[in-house]
Amino acid sequence: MAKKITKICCIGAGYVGGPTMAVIAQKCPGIQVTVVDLNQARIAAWNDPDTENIPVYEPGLSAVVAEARGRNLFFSTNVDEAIAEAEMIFISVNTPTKTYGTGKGMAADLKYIELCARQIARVSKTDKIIVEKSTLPVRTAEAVKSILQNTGNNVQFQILSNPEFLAEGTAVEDLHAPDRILIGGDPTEEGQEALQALVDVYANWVPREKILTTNLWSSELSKLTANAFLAQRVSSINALSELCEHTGADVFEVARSIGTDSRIGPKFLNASVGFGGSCFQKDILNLVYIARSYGLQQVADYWEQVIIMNDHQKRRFGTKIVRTLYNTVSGKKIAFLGWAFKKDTNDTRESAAIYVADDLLNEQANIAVYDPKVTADQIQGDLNYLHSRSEAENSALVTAVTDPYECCKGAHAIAIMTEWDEFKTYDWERIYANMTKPAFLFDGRNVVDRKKLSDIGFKVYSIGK
Ligand SMILES: NC(=O)c1ccc[n+]([C@@H]2O[C@H](COP(=O)([O-])OP(=O)(O)OC[C@H]3O[C@@H](n4cnc5c(N)ncnc54)[C@H](O)[C@@H]3O)[C@@H](O)[C@H]2O)c1
Ligand SMILES: O=c1ccn([C@@H]2O[C@H](COP(=O)(O)OP(=O)(O)O[C@H]3O[C@H](CO)[C@@H](O)[C@H](O)[C@H]3O)[C@@H](O)[C@H]2O)c(=O)[nH]1
Repeated sequence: MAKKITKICCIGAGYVGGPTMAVIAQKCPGIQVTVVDLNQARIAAWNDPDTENIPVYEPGLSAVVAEARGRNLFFSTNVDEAIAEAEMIFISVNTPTKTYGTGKGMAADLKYIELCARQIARVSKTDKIIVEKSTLPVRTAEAVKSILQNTGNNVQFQILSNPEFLAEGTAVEDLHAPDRILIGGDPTEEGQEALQALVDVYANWVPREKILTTNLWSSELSKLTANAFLAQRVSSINALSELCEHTGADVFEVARSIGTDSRIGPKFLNASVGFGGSCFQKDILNLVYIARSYGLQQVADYWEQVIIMNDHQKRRFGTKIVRTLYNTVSGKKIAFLGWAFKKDTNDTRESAAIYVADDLLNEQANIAVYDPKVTADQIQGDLNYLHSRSEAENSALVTAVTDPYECCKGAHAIAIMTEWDEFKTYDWERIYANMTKPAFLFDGRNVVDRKKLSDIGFKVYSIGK
């Protein structure tokens, strides 16, 4: 019989830990869920009396938090206490690409995972089920197990892999009705009991047939594989978008034509300025690194091409802007509409906007940015992180503006970097009237009505047309 879980702790209150645990708490009122983090400001924001101020913007999330917080959902910085009390501990800390040492720029940095494992080992006095929620290289559970099992304090640990497949911007929807839940565990009796305990948690709202169980290594590798396949689709359509621009084919029509083939399917075929987000690039680089570490050169090269194509797509967008603006953007105002890596999120990690802006700043452009959910500090921080120029130069050249019409006023060109719905409803005649002429518009997301804007007078460039 699987143990009935009554207390869960989640280490990491980020884009995954916060929403995932909020939904578990919402759907399982009998389970006490405590989300802990070292970052005091983040925890304070999760505890903000006004749930509109929680640190992760996701449609529908503040309502879920409002329903469960204080009832059976808690946010705390007391990591030790939450670990000690819990029967099941999710590890949902960040696993960024390594920036130092062996595997720099490719491998996943597992130092936060190891710190969690060591802290759990030190604090635990009762048996626990440890759930890997973070995205991890295949066979990480082995290392976690080794740390936990060598503490000598006689506590039994079972390790499960339960990767998260939510996409930002639709996190709550994805968590309420997931395509599947994946749980990997040990084949031993104890391992299978632990696995069943987690199945029982999800079964509170997820149909049983959607809960897949596998061994640990399949589960870990499936997460990297899913992201690699998804990103590959984006790079594939983006590669074709460039060919479309040279041949008179329209990438939208090509995508629709191939997407109606049920073997291909219609999703994830939107050509864009390039994929961003904290996951795709990091996870593919990690996959490439793992393949290389096993000596599988062709496998590694195959997947690396997805990243190479994406870098090309971002770069050629910036180059197109410079070329079109008579080969110079020096001193010219370029208005960026959107900075987030996709709509309906305030997350900017690896957003294409950052890299296109960086290229244009190298050409001495002045950039004004409007994004409905991203703060000025975040934009400056993203650019400063690249270390391409001094922070003073970044702040002199880039201004965040809270009104889109103000952002576009006097601009030589507009670059649409995120597909926010509101961009479709703007008074484009008014924007056109206040721009420098000829007024160029570079639509990196194919969101605006190209014909309508051309009729107004804009010189419109759309990806893949
Ligand atoms: N963002 C997504 O959409 C998404 C989706 C699926 C999977 N993932 C994976 O989930 C993991 C977390 O991603 P995220 O976007 O939530 O990251 P994040 O950076 O938003 O959140 C991670 C949090 O963990 C905290 N943390 C780190 N070490 C800690 C420690 N030792 N003790 C307590 N707190 C600690 C950090 O302070 C941070 O707040 C990553 O492995 C990521 O690849 C992310
Ligand atoms: O047709 C498409 C689809 C997506 N994108 C871009 O691809 C990036 C990633 O988008 P998406 O996958 O929707 O968002 P993420 O939040 O990054 O979610 C991905 O990464 C998560 C973290 O691992 C996984 O959990 C999700 O399943 C996986 O979709 C964004 O920049 C999108 O604009 C396109 O350019 N064209």
